[in-house]
Amino acid sequence: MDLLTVDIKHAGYSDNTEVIKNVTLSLKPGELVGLIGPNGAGKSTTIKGIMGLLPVMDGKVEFAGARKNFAYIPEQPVLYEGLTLWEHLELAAAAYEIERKVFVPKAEELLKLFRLTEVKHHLPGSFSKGMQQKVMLIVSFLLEPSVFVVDEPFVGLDPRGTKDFLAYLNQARAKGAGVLMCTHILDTAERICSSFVLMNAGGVIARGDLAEIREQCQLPKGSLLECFDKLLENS
Ligand SMILES: Nc1ncnc2c1ncn2[C@@H]1O[C@H](COP(=O)(O)OP(=O)(O)OP(=O)(O)O)[C@@H](O)[C@H]1O
Repeated sequence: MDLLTVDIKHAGYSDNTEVIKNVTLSLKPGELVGLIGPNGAGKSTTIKGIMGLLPVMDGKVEFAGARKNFAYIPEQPVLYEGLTLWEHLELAAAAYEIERKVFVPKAEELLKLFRLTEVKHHLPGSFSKGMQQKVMLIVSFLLEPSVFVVDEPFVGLDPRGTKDFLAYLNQARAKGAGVLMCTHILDTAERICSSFVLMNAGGVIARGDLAEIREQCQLPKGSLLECFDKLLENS
């Protein structure tokens, strides 16, 4: 069973410009699919299409189960100015009807994991970018979605934050969640993703696990970066 199936025929921001075309992908429980490609390839546009945020969209996006089973973690944190970190978590719990006796211990555990317990009553507006990103991660983990859509998580996080984030994400995958992740950090992507969708100029130019990608570009021992370079040269 697929948690998410995407079949975008074409989509964009206005009627006369087509930004992405023929983008298909699917996500199964436990999978971590890396959406990769150079600047301007159409990765964020694809993510916006999946979330129903594009003005022009011809295609289909299907989530298994309820809509609330899906968490989007944007690259730029989106926070409410007047709310403390703890109030952000309370708001998420209320919006998603998480019982208090489930919410409180889970929120405390996540704050501890991401080392934000001491600042839980502070306003996230005063936090560093990485700390703000951690607030977004905590909110999404709190919701226990079956699909995570994550946009470039590695740029703001410090190495320990990255490690903790990936460990927690793997726990969620072990419980059956699927992850679609957009990133430019290809050595990390190579290590953690179960498969890849490589985009260029608005379309998909290669897909599969590393072995399949290597076969497609005929670099049997190539790194993801080397394969990516060769596929881009030939596309
Ligand atoms: N809001 C917008 N309105 C019009 N065109 C846009 C908008 N956002 C992006 N585009 C265009 O869509 C194309 C794809 O951009 P997109 O942001 O999807 O690329 P990306 O692969 O996510 O790139 P990056 O790695 O730089 O984030 C680009 O040509 C860009 O100029």
